[in-house]
Amino acid sequence: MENRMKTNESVVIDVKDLNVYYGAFRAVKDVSITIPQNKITAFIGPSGCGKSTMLRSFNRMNELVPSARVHGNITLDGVNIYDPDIDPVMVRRKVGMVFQKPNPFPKSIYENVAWGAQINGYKGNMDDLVEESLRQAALWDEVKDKLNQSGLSLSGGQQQRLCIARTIAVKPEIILMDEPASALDPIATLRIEELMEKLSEDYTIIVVTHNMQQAARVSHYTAFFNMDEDRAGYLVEYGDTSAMFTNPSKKLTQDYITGRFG
Ligand SMILES: Nc1ncnc2c1ncn2[C@@H]1O[C@H](COP(=O)(O)OP(=O)(O)OP(=O)(O)O)[C@@H](O)[C@H]1O
Repeated sequence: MENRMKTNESVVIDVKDLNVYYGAFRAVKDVSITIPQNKITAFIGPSGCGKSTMLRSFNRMNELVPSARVHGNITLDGVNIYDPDIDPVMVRRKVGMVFQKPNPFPKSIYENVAWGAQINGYKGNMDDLVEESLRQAALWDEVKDKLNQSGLSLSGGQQQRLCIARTIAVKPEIILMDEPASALDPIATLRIEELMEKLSEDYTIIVVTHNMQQAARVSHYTAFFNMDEDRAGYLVEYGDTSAMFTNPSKKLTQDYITGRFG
């Protein structure tokens, strides 16, 4: 597989020969990819081709699935995250995740943001951290007068930005987003996309999306995955988003992005 990351960019995640199994079923097949720092990389491809599985292997979330096995090598800043000496909790602190359906805790807005930092024994000023995280998540102005209200009282789009604030509050390096806007209306979706662009100044973002326009709008790089009859997902093409959307190097990519299958 040709690797088309630009040479002047630093690699933050380096994946080599990744295979992920659920029991005997192989969901991800021989994927090698490098993820650039402080960029947005979109994972696209038909349903079931292993995009979420890939994402979850970047913060060892697959380990929470009893049948899942991960083979291959994934380094984060040069460190093998599957090394037996590495604590998965530490990996998840560095690699945060935002899910498809906003999932705030049934607690106050303030507590939602403070939660992770509290668990990690954060010693700084919690009020400042909460404000800074909510500002970074473009939610502060909407909630600053009701921090004690339940996170569940917010709209879907606000809840998703609250989940992003919660993720940011533990100062990760990478934010994984699994279809973060698919449960939201077009306006809330645009706000999340604008926010992602802003966040990419400080964080590396990997986003799974089914929305081609969204991938084209927000991401700097796009990885297109597909699967054959064995249903094991493999990487077809990876490179600069605008190049891929205007001039894909494979016909399969062209067919997918123009909606001919998937
Ligand atoms: N916990 C699990 N146990 C067994 N099989 C699973 C599990 N999670 C996912 N799979 C299977 O692994 C394959 C890849 O699933 P995954 O959710 O990673 O794909 P995806 O590309 O993200 O799909 P979608 O776009 O529909 O979300 C599918 O065949 C799915 O059925």
